[in-house]
Amino acid sequence: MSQDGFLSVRSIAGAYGATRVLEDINLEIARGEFVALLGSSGCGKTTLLRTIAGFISPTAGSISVAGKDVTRLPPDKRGMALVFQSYALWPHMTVAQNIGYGLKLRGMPRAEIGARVSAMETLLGLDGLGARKPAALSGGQRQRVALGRALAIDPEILLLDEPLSNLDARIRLTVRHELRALQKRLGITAIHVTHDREEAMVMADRIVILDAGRIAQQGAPEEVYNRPTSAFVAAFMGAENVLSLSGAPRGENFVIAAGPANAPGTVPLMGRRLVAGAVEARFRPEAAQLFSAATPVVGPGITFLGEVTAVSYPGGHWRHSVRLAAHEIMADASRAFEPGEAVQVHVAPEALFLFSSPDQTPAPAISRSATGKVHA
Ligand SMILES: Nc1ncnc2c1ncn2[C@@H]1O[C@H](COP(=O)(O)OP(=O)(O)OP(=O)(O)O)[C@@H](O)[C@H]1O
Repeated sequence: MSQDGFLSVRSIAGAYGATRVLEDINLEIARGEFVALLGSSGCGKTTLLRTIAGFISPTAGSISVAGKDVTRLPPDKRGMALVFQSYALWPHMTVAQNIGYGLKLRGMPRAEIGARVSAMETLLGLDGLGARKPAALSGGQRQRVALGRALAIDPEILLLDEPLSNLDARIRLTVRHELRALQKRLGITAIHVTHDREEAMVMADRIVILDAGRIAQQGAPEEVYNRPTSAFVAAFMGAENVLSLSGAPRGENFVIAAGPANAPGTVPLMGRRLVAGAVEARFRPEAAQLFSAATPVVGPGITFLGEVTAVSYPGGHWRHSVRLAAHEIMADASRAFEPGEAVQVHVAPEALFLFSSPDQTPAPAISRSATGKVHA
């Protein structure tokens, strides 16, 4: 990440009265980059977006665009456009009037507005719908009108506040790709707020995960998915199986001690800062391999012994609940194991995320909000 991005957010803090909502947010976003702000409900995503847009004043820090400090500028002077979840279209105006609304406010001549609106309609696949009112459009079409209105003013930065969350699941998938393709084609810089992990993964160049008003981790989708730096991020990114293990670093490896459900094992440290003692181990259900108890398991990683307690078929694979000593975990397999069957659960080193227990690493000062539950 470059030191000075096109959009720089430096040490931003935010609060509603005495309630601190954002703490020391630093982001450097390159021109043309698509960044997803991902986090659970109430973690501060919308507050951060609206602070960048200029609708909320930060209590500390600065925001600049192309080297110019915009922290004290009103929203319409920042070269940004915000698209809301609710579309916020004018119901009494036609599609064309809605798209041209910002241009009219800026005093653009009528003929120019007409040309720009029809270019937007073509760009967004709204040709022939210019005379309709929003009530006579589908959700996907309304969302495109809202996008057209935002893009019509030719913003340098597009801010998207869950713009797809009112669309039904199938249209959502299509609009995701349309929006991403459009953003690439226009080379526009975009920040997209979402609590949908998959949406962030497929759309963004970079994912910024917020936890209780702080950046928990940021990086390319594959980086935050495969190398979470905290138990919070691992859980948020779907590694919901959790076990307590203990071990100690030895050279380049972390040696896991035998436990109630596991034989000793060794996994490479791969740059992780683990200390001797208890570790929280996390892995995804799809990252586990299931074997019957009698099958010899070879290969690096760690193997747990357990018993299947339930099996279901969510589609594509069988999902098993498996009891490992005091823990219950989920593991997928291409065939069904029977409830009551003794099984081995093998997790490869790269799929096993280990974190030293919180009491062995200092926790950040801000506490998790009551609404900061993980719902990836
Ligand atoms: N106007 C306000 N006054 C007081 N507190 C607020 C206000 N708006 C938001 N908050 C609080 O600030 C915190 C962050 O809210 P924010 O809307 O930024 O979260 P979010 O991550 O966008 O959540 P969601 O995904 O549910 O939209 C929450 O605890 C929320 O209750």
